[in-house]
Amino acid sequence: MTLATKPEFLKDQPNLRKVGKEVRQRLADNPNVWKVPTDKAEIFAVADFMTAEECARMITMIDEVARPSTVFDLSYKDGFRTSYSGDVDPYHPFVKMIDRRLDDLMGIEPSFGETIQGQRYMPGQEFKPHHDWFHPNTSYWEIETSRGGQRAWTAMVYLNNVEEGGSTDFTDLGMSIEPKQGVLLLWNNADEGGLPNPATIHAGRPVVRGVKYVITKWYRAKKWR
Ligand SMILES: O=C(O)CCC(=O)C(=O)O
Ligand SMILES: [Fe+2]
Repeated sequence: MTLATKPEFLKDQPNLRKVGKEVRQRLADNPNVWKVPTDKAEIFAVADFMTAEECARMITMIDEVARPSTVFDLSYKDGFRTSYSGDVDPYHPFVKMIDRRLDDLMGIEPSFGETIQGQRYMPGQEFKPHHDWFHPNTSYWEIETSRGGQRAWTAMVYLNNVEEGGSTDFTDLGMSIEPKQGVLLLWNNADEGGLPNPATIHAGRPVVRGVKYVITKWYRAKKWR
């Protein structure tokens, strides 16, 4: 049995299929959305999603909340995700504006969206190859899938240009995306049939020179809050 057909994945399959279809149609109608040419995963980009001023403002907010990042099953010292991260205040009017802009572009029910997370990578820091979807038989599976279900879409905005390094690499697809200020990157973590898509495996490569800031918002298969 391949990873993507685990029985635990069947529960959210209809929800993932539905959210996938809704967002796919919404994005197809938007001339500002560019589809990355691959048929193994649904990945999209939008230039100038945030202005330089908005990016700078968000960076300041990230610096205020950033702590060593964790991944659900791992702690910072495992070296899997060595960036610093934190949730920016979801009630701040500026954050709410960006949140709404994302929800509107995606056409997803706002209650499906997690809180926006900010992330900062200093030289040498990285996020090793991973899937954003939840894996069964982990310490977090029960709790996370009982509130909101599986992760459906990922939305990530690059807040600055990085001098060297820090690309987002889709390692199975042989694709490397350089950070560019204001660019929104979106991908469906599931396939069209509603199963987690192994081909979405990706990494935040180590920053070599400069600093890298991003915000990430994950959307679930159903209501998260
Ligand atoms: O920083 C990146 O380029 C990737 C970040 C990422 O994969 C995540 O936050 O889930
Ligand atoms: Fe990720």
